[in-house]
Amino acid sequence: MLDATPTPDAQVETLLEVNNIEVIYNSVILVLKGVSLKVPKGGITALLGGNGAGKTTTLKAVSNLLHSERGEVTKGSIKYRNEPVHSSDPAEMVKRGVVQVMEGRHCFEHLTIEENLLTGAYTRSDGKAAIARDLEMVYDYFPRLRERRKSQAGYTSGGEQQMCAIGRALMSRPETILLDEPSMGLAPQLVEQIFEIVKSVNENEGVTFLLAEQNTNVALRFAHYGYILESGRVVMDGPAADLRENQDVKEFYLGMSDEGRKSFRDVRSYRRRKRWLS
Ligand SMILES: Nc1ncnc2c1ncn2[C@@H]1O[C@H](COP(=O)(O)OP(=O)(O)OP(=O)(O)O)[C@@H](O)[C@H]1O
Repeated sequence: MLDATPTPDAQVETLLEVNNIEVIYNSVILVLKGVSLKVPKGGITALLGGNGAGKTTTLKAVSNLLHSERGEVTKGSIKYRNEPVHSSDPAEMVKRGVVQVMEGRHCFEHLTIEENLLTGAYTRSDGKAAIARDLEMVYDYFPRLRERRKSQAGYTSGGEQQMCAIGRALMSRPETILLDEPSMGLAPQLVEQIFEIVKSVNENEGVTFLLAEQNTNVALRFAHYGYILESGRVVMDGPAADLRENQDVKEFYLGMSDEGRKSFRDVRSYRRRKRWLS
């Protein structure tokens, strides 16, 4: 897939740098315990891990969406294009070109698909013609949305709503998209289709992606670089091709081992035992 790649170590500009952040909810619940990562310009970086590992929290820390959930970055720093951003607000991040596609799609149910897409262009000031061109660009990536453009979003399928959410983000002409769990609740074929589109948008439009995903298998096939989170800590990172071949990743996250498939629950207790014993 995408193995000739921008990685944090290569000679490419780092757009986003998260440095040793700690996040606490409700003043007491420590969720991120020193997460660091780098997102190179033009790459697809995956943030992997199971339920509750801290993937969404990391994305929300970057886009400054934690405050509304009584969450706070209490240590560390976040820089975008080398400027500190952890105390700016969500609108400021959008102005900088960073847009988050939330988990669970979040389309405006009562608006049509096209109206939803146009809300993504709300902050733009480059004129109707440019917006109309981008609408066509989104429809070219997502022909299904062109067919459903007049349909009320609430009555479209989960896959169409996911496409609409990504399309809406594209309408803001972002430099970076933070994409939370694009595979959630979708059939495998559709997941594959959505990741193919993410790959084309990355290659053709140069949009940088940081995507949070539980589906390690598909994410590591499309991403260039991956970070694996467990209980609020990065436990492993590397080029996606290396992670795919890593024995621990195969065993713990891809469900492949010499003894056959392992469930994620087995894997977690196994890993805990392994840590206790080491
Ligand atoms: N608003 C909140 N208040 C308190 N705790 C929270 C809040 N949001 C998340 N958490 C807790 O923080 C931890 C990390 O959650 P987060 O949603 O970041 O994980 P995740 O890796 O994205 O998991 P999932 O894939 O299930 O969404 C979980 O234990 C969760 O219960």
